[in-house]
Amino acid sequence: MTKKKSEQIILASASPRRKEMLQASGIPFYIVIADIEEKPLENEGGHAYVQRNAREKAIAICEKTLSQEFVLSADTIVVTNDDKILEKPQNPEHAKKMLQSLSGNTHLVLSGYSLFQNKKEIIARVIETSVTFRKLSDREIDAYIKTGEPFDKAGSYGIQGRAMGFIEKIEGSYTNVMGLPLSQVLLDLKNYAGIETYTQKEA
Ligand SMILES: Cc1cn([C@H]2C[C@H](O)[C@@H](COP(=O)(O)OP(=O)(O)OP(=O)(O)O)O2)c(=O)[nH]c1=O
Repeated sequence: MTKKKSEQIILASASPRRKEMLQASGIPFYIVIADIEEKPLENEGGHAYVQRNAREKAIAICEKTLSQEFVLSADTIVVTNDDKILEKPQNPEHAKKMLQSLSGNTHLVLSGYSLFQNKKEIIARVIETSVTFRKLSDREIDAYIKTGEPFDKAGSYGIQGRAMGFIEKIEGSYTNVMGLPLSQVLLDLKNYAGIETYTQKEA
């Protein structure tokens, strides 16, 4: 595989978590936000759905910028143990229903990402993390919703915030739950875009 050199990438995401994670890795990037409609098609499974969303976010930016730069986009959803796709809650009642369905159960968090250059997809992946919640009381759920944390997050919780105490077990990538499976993304950026983190550069 030939490495194509690039100075920086475009992160096609409004997610503060994705921004923080790339910043912490020392990846040079700037943000252009993609605004697409996120809605599952009839009978579309979770894997296909996150991958399509991620792809559509990247395409929206490639079209706007006509850029030679690499565009990285991602999408994160929760899939319950009875196969329901959970995205961001629309209101507190919706958040409560989601958290009640996650309480005492194991769900999957799927993050899909896509790397584009010259309007072409170079690599796309969906990474899965299994998360088990302990049983939550309704009072605890109500108190958590009052913090406001659920509202910009798939499944109505943030593993990195006050919901960390809800988690009994996690199998797979922690950063994947936060919106970007960082170790795999960094490998792909090195291999496909020639862009390295601080530690990769110094090794
Ligand atoms: C489950 C979970 C999700 N999330 C977040 C990650 C994502 O930002 C968000 C899911 O929404 P997304 O639609 O994937 O992303 P976004 O709307 O924040 O940003 P953009 O579409 O512009 O890329 O949920 C957490 O921060 N912590 C968690 O534990």
